[in-house]
Amino acid sequence: MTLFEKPKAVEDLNVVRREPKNSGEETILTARPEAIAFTPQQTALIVVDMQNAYASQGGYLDLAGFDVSATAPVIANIKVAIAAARAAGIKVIFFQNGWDNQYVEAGGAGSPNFHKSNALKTMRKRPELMGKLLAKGDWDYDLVDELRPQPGDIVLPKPRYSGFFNTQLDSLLRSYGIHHLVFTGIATNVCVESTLRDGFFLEYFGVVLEDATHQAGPEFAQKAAIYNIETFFGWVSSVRDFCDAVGYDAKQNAA
Ligand SMILES: C/C(=C/NC(N)=O)C(=O)O
Repeated sequence: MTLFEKPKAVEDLNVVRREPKNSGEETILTARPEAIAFTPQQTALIVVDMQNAYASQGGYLDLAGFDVSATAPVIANIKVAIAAARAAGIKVIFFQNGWDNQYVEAGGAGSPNFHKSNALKTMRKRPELMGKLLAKGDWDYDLVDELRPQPGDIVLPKPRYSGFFNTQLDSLLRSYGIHHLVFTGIATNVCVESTLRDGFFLEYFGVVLEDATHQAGPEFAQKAAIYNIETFFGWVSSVRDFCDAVGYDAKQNAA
C-alpha cells in the first residue's frame, strides 16, 4: 500500500501489515498503538537474558542494588509465551549476556562498557566476586531453571546490551525469513529496548509483551521504555493477547 492509498477494508484501518504480504496464514496480535498482523513462520520469540544475573536473588542485579523481588511472575509469563510460541511453530531464541571469566570479551578501559557496566563496577568494588558475575560457566550466567531451551530453539551469547551487536542474530533471522520479533526478558530498559531498537533500524517489526518483561531500576524506567517502544520503535502487547493470537489456551495447558 502506498502512502496515499486508502486501506481496502475497514478492519485494516487499525492493523499494521508488513508488505509484501507472506504466503503463510496471518494472525492478528492485539497491541498498542495498533494491532499488528504476523505469520508464525516469519516470527521469532526473543527471550532476553533470563539468567540468574537478572532474575534471581543473589544474582548480579540484586548484588548491584537493583530490585529483583518481582521477577517471579515475569518468569512464569515468559514460560507461557515460550510454550505458546513453540506450539505455533514460532522460533524461540534465548540470549545470554556475559563474557569469559577473565572478562577479556567485556573490553578493557578503551571500551565504554568497561566504565558503564554495573556488573564490572560491582566486581571492582568487591573483588571476591571477580570471575562470578556474568561469567560463562558460572551460576550467574546460567538461564533460570524455569526457562530451559529445547531442541529446535536457538541460544545466542551476547557481549553487549544489543542482541544484534557481534552476534549471529541478524543472519539467523534472515536465513529463516523472519521479520517480526516478539520480545520478552530483562531488562526492558536496557537489553530488551536496545535489541528492539537495533531491530527497527534493520527493518524488523518489534513487539514487546510488557508483562513478560522487567526493568533494571525504578518503575519509571519500565514505563519510559514501554512509552518509547509504543511511540517510536514498535508495538506493545501482553502474554494473554499473544496466546490468543496464536490460539494457545494457557489455562488448559497448565492443567
Ligand atoms: C543493567 C544491565 C542490563 N542487562 C540487560 N540484560 O538488560 C546489564 O547488563 O548490566
